[in-house]
Formats: sequence, C-alpha cells, structure tokens
Amino acid sequence: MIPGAESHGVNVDIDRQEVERLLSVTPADVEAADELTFARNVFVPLTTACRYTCTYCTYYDPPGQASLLSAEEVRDICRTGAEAGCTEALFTFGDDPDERYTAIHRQLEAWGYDSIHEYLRAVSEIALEEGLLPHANPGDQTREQMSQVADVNASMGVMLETTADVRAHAGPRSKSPGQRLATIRTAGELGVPFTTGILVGIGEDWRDRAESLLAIRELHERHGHVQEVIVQPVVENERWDSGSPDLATMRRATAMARAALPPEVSVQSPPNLAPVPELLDCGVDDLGGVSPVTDDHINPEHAWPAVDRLREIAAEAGVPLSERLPVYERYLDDGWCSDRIETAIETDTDAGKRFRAVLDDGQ
Ligand SMILES: O=c1nc2n(C[C@H](O)[C@H](O)[C@H](O)CO)c3cc(O)ccc3cc-2c(=O)[nH]1
Ligand SMILES: C[C@H]1O[C@@H](n2cnc3c(N)ncnc32)[C@H](O)[C@@H]1O
Ligand code: MET
Ligand code: SF4
Repeated sequence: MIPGAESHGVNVDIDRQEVERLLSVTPADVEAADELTFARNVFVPLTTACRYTCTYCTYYDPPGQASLLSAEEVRDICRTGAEAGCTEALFTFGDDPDERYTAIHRQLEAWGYDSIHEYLRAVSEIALEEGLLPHANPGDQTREQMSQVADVNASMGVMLETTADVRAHAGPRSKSPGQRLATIRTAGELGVPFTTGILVGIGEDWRDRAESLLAIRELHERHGHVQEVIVQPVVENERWDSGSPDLATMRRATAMARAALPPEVSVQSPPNLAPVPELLDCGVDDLGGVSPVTDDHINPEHAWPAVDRLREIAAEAGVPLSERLPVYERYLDDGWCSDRIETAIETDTDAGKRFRAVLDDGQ
C-alpha cells in the first residue's frame, strides 16, 4: 500500500507482473526518440515560504525570512521573458506557504488576497497580459485550490517524487505520496494537462521507481491528462550531501520510464541537471523548460544551457529539435484548454503570433 493513499482516498492498483517486467528493463530494450522538444520559459519564484522541509531542497526559507514577489516584480519578470521570446511563465514555489507563515498570510491580506491561490490567479492573469502562458507547480493542491486557477493556466504540474516513504520527506511536516497522487488525480478530474515526474536518488529503490511510474501510468490511463514525466536526478547542494545518482542509474531509470508509459506521454530530461546526451538512447523526447533570462531557482548552481547548446545536442544525436508550448498540442486540438488560454493563442497580438509560430515549429 502506498503511504497516505488511503487517507487521501486514492486507490491505485499496482500490477505486480508489471513491476517485475519494469525491473528487468535495460536501456537496450527501449528505442531512442526520433525528435526532441523544449519550451522557452521564465521561472517566477512567487514565494520561498513552504510548509514542508524536504531535506534535498535549498529553495525553502525558514519562517521569518521567506519572501513573496509583488505583482510588479512578477510583471517585470514576465515582460523580460516575453521580450526574450519565451512562451511560458513557470510559477514554481513553496507548498501551501500561507498555512504556516503568518508573515506571508499578512502580506497577502495587505495586498487584498485571501490565499496564495487567489494571488496565483492574479499573477497568472498578469503573465497572460504580458504575453506568456502560465504553467503553475505550487506543489500539492486540493480540488478547491486547483479549480481556482485551472482556467488561467495552460498546464500545471507537481512532481510525484516517489511513492516510497523516504527519510528525505520525514519529519513533522512532510510530503505524503498519497497526497501527491491525489493532486495528480484531481488534475485529471478537472481536465488539466499535467506534468509530473520522479526524483531519483532520494532513498527510493528500483521497486519504488517502478511502482511510482506505474502509479502515474494508472492515473493517466483513467484521465489522459499526463503530458510528460520528468526523470530528475537529485543534485547536491548545501542541504543535501547524500550524492546524486550515477549515469548507469539515470540511464536505467529513464529507460524504465519509457517502458512504463504509453507513447503519447513524453519522457523529459532536464538538461541543466542530467547528462542528456548520454540519456537520449534511453527514450528521452523532451528537454523541458529552459530559460534564456532567469535562473533555475530550485537548483541555482545549475545554469540552463543556451538553446544553441540544445541544438548541438540534437544535431549530434541526428534528431530534429523543435520548440513547443507549455501545453502539448494534442490538448489544444482536443479542446482541453479554457477559452481564456485558447484566445491568448489565437489572438492577433505579438504574443498570439509568437505562440502560433511555436505551434508551426512543431509541425
Ligand atoms: O527548471 C525546472 N523546471 C521544472 N519544471 C518545469 C518544466 O521544465 C517545464 O516548465 C514544463 O515542461 C512545461 O513546459 C517542472 C514542472 C512541473 O510541472 C513539475 C516539476 C518541475 C520541475 C522543474 C525543475 O526542477 N526545474
Ligand atoms: C520542483 C521540483 O524540484 C525538485 N527538487 C527539489 N530539490 C531538488 C534537488 N536538490 N535536486 C533536484 N531536484 C530537486 C523536486 O522534485 C520538486 O518537486
Ligand atoms: N513546493 C513544490 C513541490 O515541491 C514546488 C516547488 S519545489 C521547489 O512540489
Ligand atoms: S521541494 Fe518543494 S515542498 Fe519540498 S521543501 Fe522544497 S519547496 Fe518545499
């Protein structure tokens, strides 16, 4: 039984035979993708306050020090991004920050917002005004929270991390695999195109990796909403000195993801954290969001490569590289996005033209 699954009311049936099949998968068993995609984004670290204290994470700040970007700051970042040709505003920040930090709650109140989700809605609107498509990853969300922002986001996401009960998530406030699965399921129920993934090297074993991927597959089979699964290595930083997975581990984990997931679900490898050229034959077909203008605030010591470097990587592998939007095209074609997002893409503005040029690039 997956920890927390019962208390969050999620029921995923992991097929034991499938676990055994995945445990025997090697990179030689999967095919290299015949094309690679990426998105151009700006990273907007809305707040560094977080209810959790994952031991691998340097992003969160203790209460008292945490900060909140103002609407003007968000607008500046988005404007710079749009001018640099980006299409995506990536809102990734601490989990339920207003729950534990009174200072954040008070600041939101002073600006006229009841909750971080009300504020997320407002800043998503700012991103749209500035010509970017929002993709928010606020961590775990309830159905009420997600409903509050779904129509102003092109897609959303949360990393499952792992279905295992690992020490990295231990402590009085910790991520619960069941709650992560409930968030992914809620996205499916609300029809939100979704990004998730596994974090490799946080104390999970091979069986846990297989189970995590199968849990994602099952939720996708029910709802069809998972656009991509990130296979992310944990990287060392001042809080995490327990190492990073080696190349052989990343190759096998990436191949396992490819073998576990149906072909329409992309396998994403982050080019600032993983040795992408050595993973391409393991089934990677997407390089995620890279930013020409902002840092990866979660892993600030790992700069994103320039788009030219991605072109080199693709050329060396002999596959075409194309830019995509934060929402995969099949969801647009099948009417998953709100009128708001569709209008942003179809309108006759500079932003609309930029979005449509990216869609044409993917043809
Ligand atoms: O640059 C990063 N982008 C991360 N992204 C963004 C991702 O690279 C792109 O923004 C998506 O591919 C959407 O286009 C995430 C998105 C999610 O929904 C969930 C988790 C992540 C994690 C990261 C991350 O650690 N670093
Ligand atoms: C947004 C995502 O960032 C990831 N994340 C947090 N800390 C690290 C780290 N040290 N290395 C790699 N990924 C990390 C988690 O998977 C989280 O869900
Ligand atoms: N706090 C959220 C999570 O872990 C998103 C960003 S992590 C720096 O899912
Ligand atoms: S990984 Fe996300 S949930 Fe965990 S401590 Fe960092 S910001 Fe919080």
